[in-house]
Amino acid sequence: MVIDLRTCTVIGGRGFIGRSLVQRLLKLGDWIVRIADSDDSLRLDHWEENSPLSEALSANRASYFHVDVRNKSQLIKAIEGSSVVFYVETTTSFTDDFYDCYTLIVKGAKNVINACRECKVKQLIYNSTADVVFDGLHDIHNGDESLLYAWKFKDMLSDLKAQAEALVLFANDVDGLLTCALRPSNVFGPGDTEIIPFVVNQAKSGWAKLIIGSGENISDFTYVENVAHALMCAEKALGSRMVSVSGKAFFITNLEPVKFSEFVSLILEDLGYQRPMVKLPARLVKCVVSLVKWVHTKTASGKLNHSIPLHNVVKLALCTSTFSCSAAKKHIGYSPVVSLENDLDHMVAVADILLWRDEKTTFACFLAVALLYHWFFFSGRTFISSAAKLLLLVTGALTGYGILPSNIFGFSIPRISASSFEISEVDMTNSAKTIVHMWNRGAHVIKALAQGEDWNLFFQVAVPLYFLELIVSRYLTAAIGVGVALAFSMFFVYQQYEEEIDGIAKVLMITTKEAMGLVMNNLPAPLTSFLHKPKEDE
Ligand SMILES: NC(=O)c1ccc[n+]([C@@H]2O[C@H](COP(=O)([O-])OP(=O)(O)OC[C@H]3O[C@@H](n4cnc5c(N)ncnc54)[C@H](O)[C@@H]3O)[C@@H](O)[C@H]2O)c1
Repeated sequence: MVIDLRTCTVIGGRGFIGRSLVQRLLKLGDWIVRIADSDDSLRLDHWEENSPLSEALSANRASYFHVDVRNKSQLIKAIEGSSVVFYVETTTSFTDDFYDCYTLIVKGAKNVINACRECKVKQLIYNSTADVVFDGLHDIHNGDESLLYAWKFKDMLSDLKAQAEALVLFANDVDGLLTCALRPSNVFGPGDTEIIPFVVNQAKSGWAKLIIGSGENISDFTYVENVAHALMCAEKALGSRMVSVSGKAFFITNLEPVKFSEFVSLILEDLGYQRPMVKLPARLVKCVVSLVKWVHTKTASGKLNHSIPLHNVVKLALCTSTFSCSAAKKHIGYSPVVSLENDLDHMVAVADILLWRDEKTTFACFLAVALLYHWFFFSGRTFISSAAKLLLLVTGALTGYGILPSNIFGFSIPRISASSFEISEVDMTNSAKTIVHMWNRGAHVIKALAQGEDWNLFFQVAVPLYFLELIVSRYLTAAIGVGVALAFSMFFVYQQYEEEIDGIAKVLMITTKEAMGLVMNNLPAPLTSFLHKPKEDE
């Protein structure tokens, strides 16, 4: 069957959201994708080497265009021949200079609209932001599309984004171009340039131990793949010329508002840092932020690049901003493909078990793991016969459980639903992605090793492999036993004595480095010169 491929252009296609959209479009298989971005040429990251993008590039289903949105003729070259344009423009590379930002955001949007008209593009979908209705002061509870743009903005970027969004929506249905805008709220996920890096930096500097304000304010977060999915839903809906979509904007979230402090805590725990505990008064933080901004405007050259604007920190930490996605659900058929709750619930449950917060579940898990350990390693059977016996036992138990009446002597027997044994498609895709990612990293390391020039890498790989082989061949049973015990105590102990353990680790690192230096300095001369042999092309 011949598939009729359509052509689209993703402006900002190498950014955080743009990349996710490009991957999704290519996976779908019925698009020729033009990636337009500001870099001179396309440089694939190593994890993209065997991705749908690299395959599509070699099959001419994807191509790259260097564009600056301030330059219309470059835009026309990239857009020409496309029926759909996704405009996912920049948040980075901003200066504090109003004129720079204005030309990039507002003039950029005008150029994109004009280029689309000249190239007879059918649909323009703009990735806006939920911040266009937020004035930086007042909470928004379950806000919907009836909200007007904020009449006064706390920050310049949201102000300019609102202007750009209005231009795109105003351009609807002129010269055959249909437009719409999506307003995702607080996008996060792999490759995130704002939220996760901000939290990580705070954690590294120790600031993340503080909760700003009461910690009770709620925000909506949106997983990046859900934004990409929503953009594609909008394209589909716009394609069927639905009056309720063209010229409209839609809020996009994960549909699961959470307390910002909880969201941060979960990321921190996942990274092995302590949950925030100390509360800072909101007023104090607002004063400090205003002071920092004032000092910055008075002293900085205007070229400072924020990884996350200060107003965003205040908004996330102090204000409630939640949005209703009813319109997006109804008119563009959006519903999240990745659920925050599933991921976060899973993360919380695991953290609670490992940190002995949920003692009953932790003890049950520990007992189950210990029994499995005994079953496989101390029963005297082979591994395969242990696994077969265990399967038989589980099948028997489930069958027995299935034929039990729903009520025995007044005690109701809970039923396990069949879905408890199913693996969701998303989990499956994520696991496959992780395996592919690990495999590609391994292949990358092997490639580097095969070139035989990086001795550092050689020792980094060879020494752990040697010890692994030693452990597996002689002490496997003991190593797994220690592993099980450590899994249920290490995180708990670390949480209690974080600073002391960090201190010891630092001392150990320094000592190891010094010892390595000493060994290297005392190596026989021929070996030293061999290890430091310059590369041929140097
Ligand atoms: N990241 C979030 O949390 C978030 C949340 C809501 C809305 N948004 C909106 O989504 C959009 C994209 O966000 P992102 O996080 O993917 O941004 P990003 O900065 O990761 O990506 C933007 C891309 O645009 C490119 N670019 C920069 N200057 C350009 C120019 N002059 N011409 C052409 N391309 C240029 C960059 O190289 C980059 O690849 C932004 O407009 C932002 O307001 C982001």
